[in-house]
Amino acid sequence: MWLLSQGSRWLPILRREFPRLLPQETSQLPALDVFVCTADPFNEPPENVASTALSAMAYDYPAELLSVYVSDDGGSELTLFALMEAAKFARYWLPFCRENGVMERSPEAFFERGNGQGDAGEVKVSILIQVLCESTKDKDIAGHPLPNLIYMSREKRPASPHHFKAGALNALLRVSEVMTNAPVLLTLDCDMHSNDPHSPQRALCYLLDPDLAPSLAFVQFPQRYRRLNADDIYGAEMRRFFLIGPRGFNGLRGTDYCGTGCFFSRRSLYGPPSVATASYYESKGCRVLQSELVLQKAHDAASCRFMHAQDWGYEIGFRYGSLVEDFYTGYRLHCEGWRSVFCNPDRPAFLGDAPKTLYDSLTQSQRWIVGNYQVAFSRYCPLLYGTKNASLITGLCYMHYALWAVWCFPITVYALLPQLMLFYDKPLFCKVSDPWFFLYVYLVLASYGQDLIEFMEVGGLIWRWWSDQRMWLIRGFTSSAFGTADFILSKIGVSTPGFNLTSKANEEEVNTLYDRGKFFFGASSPFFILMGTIAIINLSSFIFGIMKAVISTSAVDEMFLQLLLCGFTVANSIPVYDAMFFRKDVGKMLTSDTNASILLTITFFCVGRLWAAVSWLMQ
Ligand SMILES: O=c1ccn([C@@H]2O[C@H](COP(=O)(O)OP(=O)(O)O[C@H]3O[C@H](CO)[C@@H](O)[C@H](O)[C@H]3O)[C@@H](O)[C@H]2O)c(=O)[nH]1
Ligand SMILES: [Mn+2]
Repeated sequence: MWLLSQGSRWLPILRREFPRLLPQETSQLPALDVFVCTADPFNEPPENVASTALSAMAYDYPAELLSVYVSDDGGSELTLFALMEAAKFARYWLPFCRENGVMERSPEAFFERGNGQGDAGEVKVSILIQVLCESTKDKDIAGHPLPNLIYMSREKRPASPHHFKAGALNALLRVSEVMTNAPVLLTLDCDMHSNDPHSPQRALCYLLDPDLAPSLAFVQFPQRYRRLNADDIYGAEMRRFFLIGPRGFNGLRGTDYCGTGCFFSRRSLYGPPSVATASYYESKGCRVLQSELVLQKAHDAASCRFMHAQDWGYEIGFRYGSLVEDFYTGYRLHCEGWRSVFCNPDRPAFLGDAPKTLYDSLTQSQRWIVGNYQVAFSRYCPLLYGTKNASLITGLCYMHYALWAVWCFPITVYALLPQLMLFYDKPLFCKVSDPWFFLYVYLVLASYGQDLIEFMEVGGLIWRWWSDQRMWLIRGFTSSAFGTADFILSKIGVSTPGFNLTSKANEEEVNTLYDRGKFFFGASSPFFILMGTIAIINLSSFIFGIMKAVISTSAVDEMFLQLLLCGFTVANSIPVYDAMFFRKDVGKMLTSDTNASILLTITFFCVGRLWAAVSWLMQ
């Protein structure tokens, strides 16, 4: 893993763009199709989906070149209704943003900041509305044309796999091809609203650059989150994945695709750069959205029949076969010879919601882990296929991500074995008086030090780093371990991994506890039982070790490293003890889980003693 991780340190690159140098005439700008995906009105509140769509409609980009498509995999009337309301609201919202120079163009984010009271004038918070806007017909209250807004709910049948988000994106690709066929696309998750109306221009600085354009597939902005609590207790910022990694990739074939906040050149999804036509960025597109023929064709394009026609998902479009369709698609594009660019302006271009409960955070990472393994163990394994087709170092970088979860093995062993051995009086590491001791000290300080420095270098805060490393450990023995097991089970045909949506619902109790920086357990889960067990084992061994150290100094010499490891885990587990024994709120650990952890701990501590007793009796 250490070797694989070196790839992203080879040639880190940061770029700056100068949007003012872009051509100013509308005729020289390409059309832009924005894809917003949603799948479930309960986990993804329709008003937030509508807000995201509005934030994209409000881009400072010529309305006649801009279309926003919303794919609703839930086929929900609520979502459709919210979008119909959004379409009406857009008539007021877009001119309001333009005239007042509003930068936060998601109504939800704007009003959340308490902006609504003063100068909003006749703008109403409650969304009004009707189906979809059309730029040639619909005008806002100031007389400017509105961008197109198109709602789509693709056909899904039980007998035909729908391939989750990748399937939705491919349906959007086909439908938009029939309707507007813009050469530039933007993919957005329903909770990732635009936070800067000029992002398209920034992306175009790369996409229109004559040197880069022929082989440039996408421009990725980092995933950033709003409403994180002060310490970011669930390590949601993921600076390693969204900032440090992409910076390293940027000097190679280009950054990996993160699923949202990414501008694509449409042609990159239809084959390698060698077969793509050059003059692609001409502003074109059929604007007869409502014509009978166009609607009929679009309808066909959203049907299951088309889903499997041609090579959709295998050779063209967003690729099927991994739960992290983003990672996989970006990787396959790089193997085809496409490049990409990481664009990280000071003002976040997009802001999204991060999981607010521990369970959500862990199940999300478990899905990613299964998806990563699906790439690692496919016929496109980055170590073989990637090193050959993209480049040696790019292949290593992708392999590093694809195998991320193998950390579960050392982390689980280090969380339990030295502690149990301390309890059983078995030294595992060298003595303090041994010169090799310094090697251990060096390794610990160097690896943790490097991690800290890298985290702070990209603007991280020290307490958030502490949360980040804690979550790395927690994920190690929970989601990584379960994800690994999940993947193995799916390989032997016992289970089929699915796409568990991350909840974006705003529940008051969850939010209050999150804002107070308290871990939310709340429900029963094997994740929590394991966490509890490890926390108690470490605490018991730590106390036991300290008592022994008080009695004899030679114990300190022998057991120092094991004691240190226990102390470190105990320091990391403070919120777990709090949730098990002290908290009274709804987010505390369930008593049944706490009891199960205590029982497991006792079992762990007894097994060795029993074993010793049995073997003594046998003799
Ligand atoms: O069958 C599905 C499942 C999901 N989605 C959409 O996919 C997006 C991402 O789903 P979410 O539950 O938010 O997953 P996250 O783990 O938060 O998403 C991250 O990881 C995904 C891959 O697992 C990427 O697709 C996302 O872009 C990336 O933000 C959402 O807009 C969903 O509505 C669909 O459209 N159809
Ligand atoms: Mn999400």
